[in-house]
Amino acid sequence: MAGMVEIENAEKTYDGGFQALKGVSLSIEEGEILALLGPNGAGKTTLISTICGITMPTGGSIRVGGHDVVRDFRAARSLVGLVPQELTLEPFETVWSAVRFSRGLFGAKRDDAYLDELLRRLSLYDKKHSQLQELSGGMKRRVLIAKALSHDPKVLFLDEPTAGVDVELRRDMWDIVAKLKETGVTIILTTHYIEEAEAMADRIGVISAGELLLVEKTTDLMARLGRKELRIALSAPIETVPEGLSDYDLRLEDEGETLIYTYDTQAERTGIARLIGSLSEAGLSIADVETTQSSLEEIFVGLVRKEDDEGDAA
Ligand SMILES: Nc1ncnc2c1ncn2[C@@H]1O[C@H](COP(=O)(O)OP(=O)(O)OP(=O)(O)O)[C@@H](O)[C@H]1O
Repeated sequence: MAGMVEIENAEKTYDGGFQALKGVSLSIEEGEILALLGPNGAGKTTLISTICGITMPTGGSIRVGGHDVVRDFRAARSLVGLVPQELTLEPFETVWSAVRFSRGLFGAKRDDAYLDELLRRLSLYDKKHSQLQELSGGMKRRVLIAKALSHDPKVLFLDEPTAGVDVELRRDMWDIVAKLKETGVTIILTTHYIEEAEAMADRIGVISAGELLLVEKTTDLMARLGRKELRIALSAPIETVPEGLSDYDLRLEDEGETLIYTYDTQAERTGIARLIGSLSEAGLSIADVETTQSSLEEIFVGLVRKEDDEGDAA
């Protein structure tokens, strides 16, 4: 089955000759939440702008709900809503007129019941007749979401929804996104925060220098992140892992001088205390221990750095 958003080999070279997207392919399922994670200038905004039809791709193809974003622009555009990075609101406008105006821009038929329900869902109903300048920062962000959803799109794009907001507001935004998912909306968000991607997304795509480096289920990535290694330097080298230690996930390195124990940081017990006991029962003595973690942060930084190095070498 084709995904709600199908991106095949999308490229974007800006007028000045800068290539911001270098052949990105990605399929996003209906009802899925995908987070695009990447450093500044990676191409996240460019990618979502091309899907929304704001920027023209210069190569490849992008379809939303089966409609090509270039050839079938109107149909594709009517299926998407975009919450931009910047707070762009008219201070004297009311919440109600802002959302009604946005719906009108899409040529959608007036439907006050839908808009009322939307405001309720976003906890803005009480503020329906307030001017936008009277709202708190968090409420203004919700108004942007309400505007983006005013024409009942199937796909919602959130470009850095929590950039520069405090922790409480960030969590509030995460709750809103979770609620929207329940209504079946497909959500694509960009973020710099790994924690945010983890909290909200079903899948995470890492983008760097215009390339999609990986797309993986959040749970799989987090499982990888949860793995930690305990490096045990032995007082004397051994040739093989002793029989009595076969229950543990152990491997030998450094010509038998280091035993490496891999464990899950998210498990209830790491097994380290028991392992130390078993090592001494097996007659091994420990010279030193050290732990290392392959965090998503490291995976991410490592991936991005590798790209940079390759870029420099090219
Ligand atoms: N209109 C434009 N003309 C030329 N280059 C552009 C244009 N818009 C973006 N770029 C360049 O394309 C690259 C990708 O930019 P983009 O805004 O997509 O990155 P991003 O991943 O969204 O970054 P950030 O996290 O900082 O928002 C950057 O190097 C940027 O300078």
